[in-house]
Amino acid sequence: MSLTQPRTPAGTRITAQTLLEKKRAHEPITAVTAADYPTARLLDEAEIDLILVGDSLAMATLGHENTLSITMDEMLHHARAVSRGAPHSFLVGDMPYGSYHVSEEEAVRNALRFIREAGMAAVKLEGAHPSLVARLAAAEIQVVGHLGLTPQAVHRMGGYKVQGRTLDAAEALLEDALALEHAGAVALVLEGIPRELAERITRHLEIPTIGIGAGPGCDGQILVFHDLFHLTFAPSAKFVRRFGDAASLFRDGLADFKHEVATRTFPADSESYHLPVAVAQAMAQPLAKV
Ligand SMILES: Nc1nc(=O)c2c([nH]1)NC[C@@H]1CN(c3ccc(C(=O)N[C@@H](CCC(=O)O)C(=O)O)cc3)CN21
Ligand SMILES: CC(C)C(=O)C(=O)O
Ligand SMILES: [Mg+2]
Repeated sequence: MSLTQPRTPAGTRITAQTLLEKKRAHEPITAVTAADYPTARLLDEAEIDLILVGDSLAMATLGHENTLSITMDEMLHHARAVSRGAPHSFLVGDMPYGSYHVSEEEAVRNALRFIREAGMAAVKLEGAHPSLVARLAAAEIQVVGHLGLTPQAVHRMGGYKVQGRTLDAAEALLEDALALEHAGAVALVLEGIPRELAERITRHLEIPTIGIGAGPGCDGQILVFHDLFHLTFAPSAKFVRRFGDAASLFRDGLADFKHEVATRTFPADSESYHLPVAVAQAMAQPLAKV
């Protein structure tokens, strides 16, 4: 028996309330992205609190240049797979670019698809849109905000640049964070901002902050699964720490597979099927003439 109690009793689900209680108890919240069923299984079994089906999957799993081209239908395809594998974690669907920009009505419709068709508990959207967050909250949809380096604004930012470095920008970010909390957001992702600013926002908010490139003062931390395990091919941002090297694991395994097929050491007899003895004997006889 482990000395520590399991995070939640079997069969129970992490909720926004659990995350809020963790903030209040100063227990760090863990969050990781997932795009498919096996990853969701691993994260849920590892007792990761929050799983985000992030639109970064456009880049990490689909090879797109940025996150702008992924559609609602593609996001739902991944979200459904993730929800099948994660019975305990708090599940968040990332609203893709264009899915919440045309009208609030269309945003509500798209957010509802994540909840109804894909089993998500909440949706996340980038930027300071407090009236939209309030509208979603009124439709009984839980919303996670996302401020700072918001990747869907890559063209406006002129690249993936740290945000909130001037006094004006830092004060505006704090105001936006408070407005999102006031509008009913249940948590807030802070990405690519100075740690001092993230600490200040975290202290001012009642809802939990989950940081990525926002320093250690946030209530939780999130990373992209593929970054954690070196399954990305582009140079990574400063905030990425590798917790394993799956690329090396796969490269070595593939080289071994190639070698064992080439030398006919795979498959072995024990990895092959056999005829029943009687059939094998009958087959050993010369073929009967017709
Ligand atoms: N695999 C993956 N991980 C991510 O974290 C991620 C994605 N994909 N796709 C969407 C965005 C893109 N992200 C990025 C990408 C690059 C930097 C980056 O290189 N930042 C500079 C900051 C330079 C500065 O302004 O000082 C760095 O050097 O870290 C940051 C965030 C975060 N998101
Ligand atoms: C890294 C997180 C916050 C994200 O939005 C994503 O993975 O798409
Ligand atoms: Mg995202």
